[in-house]
Amino acid sequence: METGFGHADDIAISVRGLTKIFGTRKVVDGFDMEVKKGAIYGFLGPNGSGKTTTIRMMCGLLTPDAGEGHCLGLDIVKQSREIKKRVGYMTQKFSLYEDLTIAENLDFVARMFDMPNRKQQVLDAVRDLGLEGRAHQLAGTLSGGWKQRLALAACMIHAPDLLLLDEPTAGVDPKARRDFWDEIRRLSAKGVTVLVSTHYMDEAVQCDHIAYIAYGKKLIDGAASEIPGQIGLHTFVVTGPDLTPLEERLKQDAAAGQVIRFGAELHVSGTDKAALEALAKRETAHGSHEWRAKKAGLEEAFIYLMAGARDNFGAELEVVS
Ligand SMILES: Nc1ncnc2c1ncn2[C@@H]1O[C@H](COP(=O)(O)OP(=O)(O)OP(=O)(O)O)[C@@H](O)[C@H]1O
Repeated sequence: METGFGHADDIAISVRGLTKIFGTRKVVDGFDMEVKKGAIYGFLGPNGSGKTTTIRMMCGLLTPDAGEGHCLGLDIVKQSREIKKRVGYMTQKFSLYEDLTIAENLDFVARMFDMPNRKQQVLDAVRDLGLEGRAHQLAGTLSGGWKQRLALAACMIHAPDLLLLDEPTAGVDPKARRDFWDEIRRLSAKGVTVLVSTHYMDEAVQCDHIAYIAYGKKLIDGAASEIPGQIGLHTFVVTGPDLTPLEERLKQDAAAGQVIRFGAELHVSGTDKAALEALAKRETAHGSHEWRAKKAGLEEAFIYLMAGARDNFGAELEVVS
């Protein structure tokens, strides 16, 4: 039911015009967004484009210089303390204490949140992790994947409604990554809203919504399945013998736009549909490869966006006097 700006029952976050100025640089400029409860929202963009600053403002962790909004039904400026209690924050670095045990780490976080029934919550968390027998093992001796599971358990111990993840699976093996995302999807299904800041494709493809930010401005925002369409990206899949020389040649051809190798296929993508179709026709007539049009996917869109993205730590940001 729509009950006004920022208060609809199924909306976790609703912000308008968020702006942040550091020194003389406007690093976030007029950011609007609505995030549904239980959504997994990926934030993509070059280094320094303002993703972290934006996410922090959306959750009351940083006060905007302009703009307004609600997070979990609370005002992001006036009720930031209340919001903070309902947010879990997992950064890409393992932020627990390596020389404390698994149980001591969880207990430490539970104390920080001043949780009633702390001992039981820690026992439950250890059990949910499947680490009953290892509660007294030092966290520093865990493998990368287990450290990450522990970090997630720690930031969920106070049962937050909103989870912030900053490149959460950087440096962990593929199996641990899959397990991690299975767990995130379980949380999302229970109504936990998840905001993810990432540079990695395999993290981006786990998100059901994507926002692309450059130079402090939101350029693209929508359901993951709509992103290639929003960019206007068209793709041909090329198969056949000896793909490598063809790949090299196409990479020099402006009409080919973006050429990516996916195993035994080349995916040739661009925004100029006519140029791409003409190229496919030419190549099919003269070459020994099959060219087949395909709906561009998030993988192609991600690479397209990130390839066009230079670091934003430069002077292009609007300077305010
Ligand atoms: N506390 C601060 N004081 C001054 N400048 C800051 C501060 N925090 C961030 N910035 C600057 O604001 C800009 C946006 O930074 P932000 O961390 O939001 O970008 P990001 O997109 O999250 O980058 P990355 O992908 O590298 O994490 C950068 O130019 C950064 O140097």
